[in-house]
Amino acid sequence: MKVSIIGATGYGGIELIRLLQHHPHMRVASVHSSSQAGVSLHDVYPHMEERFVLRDIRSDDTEGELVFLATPPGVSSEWTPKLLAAGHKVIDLSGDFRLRDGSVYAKWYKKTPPNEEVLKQAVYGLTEWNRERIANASLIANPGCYPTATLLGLAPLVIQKWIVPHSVIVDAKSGVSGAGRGVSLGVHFAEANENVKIYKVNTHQHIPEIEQMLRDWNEQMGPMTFSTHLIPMTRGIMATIYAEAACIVSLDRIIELYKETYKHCPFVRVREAGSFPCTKDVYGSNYCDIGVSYDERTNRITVVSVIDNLVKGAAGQAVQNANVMLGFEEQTGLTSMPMYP
Ligand SMILES: NC(=O)C1=CN([C@@H]2O[C@H](COP(=O)(O)OP(=O)(O)OC[C@H]3O[C@@H](n4cnc5c(N)ncnc54)[C@H](OP(=O)(O)O)[C@@H]3O)[C@@H](O)[C@H]2O)C=CC1
Ligand SMILES: CC(=O)N[C@@H](CCC(=O)OP(=O)(O)O)C(=O)O
Repeated sequence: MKVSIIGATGYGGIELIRLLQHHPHMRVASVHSSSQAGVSLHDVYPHMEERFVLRDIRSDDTEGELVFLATPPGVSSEWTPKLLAAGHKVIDLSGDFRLRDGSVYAKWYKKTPPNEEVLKQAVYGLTEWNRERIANASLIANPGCYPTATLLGLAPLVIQKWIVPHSVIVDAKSGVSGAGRGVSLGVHFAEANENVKIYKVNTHQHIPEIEQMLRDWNEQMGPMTFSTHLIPMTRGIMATIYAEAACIVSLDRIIELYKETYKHCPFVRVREAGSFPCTKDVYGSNYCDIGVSYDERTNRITVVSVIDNLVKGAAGQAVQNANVMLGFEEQTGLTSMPMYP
């Protein structure tokens, strides 16, 4: 199966190429750029093969039956209708099609929302929770990196109604590749190195995306507090989640619930009591590792969820969704172990 990548010069784009290199059923047939058509990707990234020559973005020149859009917000709302009309399937890595209500998108992304009819076709691609709809979709909205870690960490407790709906606090940290390749003051070496910064306090665009899914699982779920921090590392997200227990629980029961919930999810690994994952445990891989604790003194549950933002948080989950959408084994091309150390 031929696939195309639009936004191939970005971090999400080259991660897709890396992951698809050994995929037995998908081949990258064309790569597209809005600014460097005619240039070899090898000239942009010397570590890449020479065979990838960037083309313009045109719906009639994307060779792949499936097109991945790894572009900034606002771009895929323009291209997706044209690609769908030309008969392509689309997986969008940006936030354009994740929020069902266009006015919510306009508020949090400060951009014009996509066409309503096209938006209705989009299926939210948190693979573990939407396999059936993904299998029948033509347009997948690949989740954001923070929402992937947060939602996989919260799902069992929210669905079972084991936590007080308004008590959720998420404290999340990301490496700088989460901000993409574009240079900006915030990710400048001298600003990010040996520093930890909180950013987008109570205004992060992933807040409505997370709350939308939490309410789908349990309509009583209310707003949550969500804080994001930039950490001086390249890849990785850790979401530390706190919530008040709504019923009498024990740590053993909570871990049993997580293991049971994710027993058919090859990329979600649940730790035993007392063990917590760190970002290096998933580096370069499609895993989401989860550790849980329960504090009887405060009646609070703590969940720690880690992913590689460029893999499970972006390109890896996109390939996982493509596998489900195209009828391949979900793990195909994604089974490599994390890189350690
Ligand atoms: N980085 C991450 O960890 C994650 C990113 N995402 C989302 O995935 C998308 C891609 O992210 P990422 O790869 O990190 O970003 P990058 O900034 O690294 O790359 C984005 C690419 O988009 C292309 N682009 C820029 N403007 C336009 C335009 N107007 N029209 C068409 N293409 C354009 C650029 O390539 P060119 O100039 O060659 O066209 C650029 O290389 C974003 O929406 C991001 O929010 C989602 C989850 C995690
Ligand atoms: C470290 C860092 O800056 N991360 C980015 C993640 C962006 C992202 O994934 O944005 P979309 O919603 O468009 O997908 C952020 O926090 O905004």
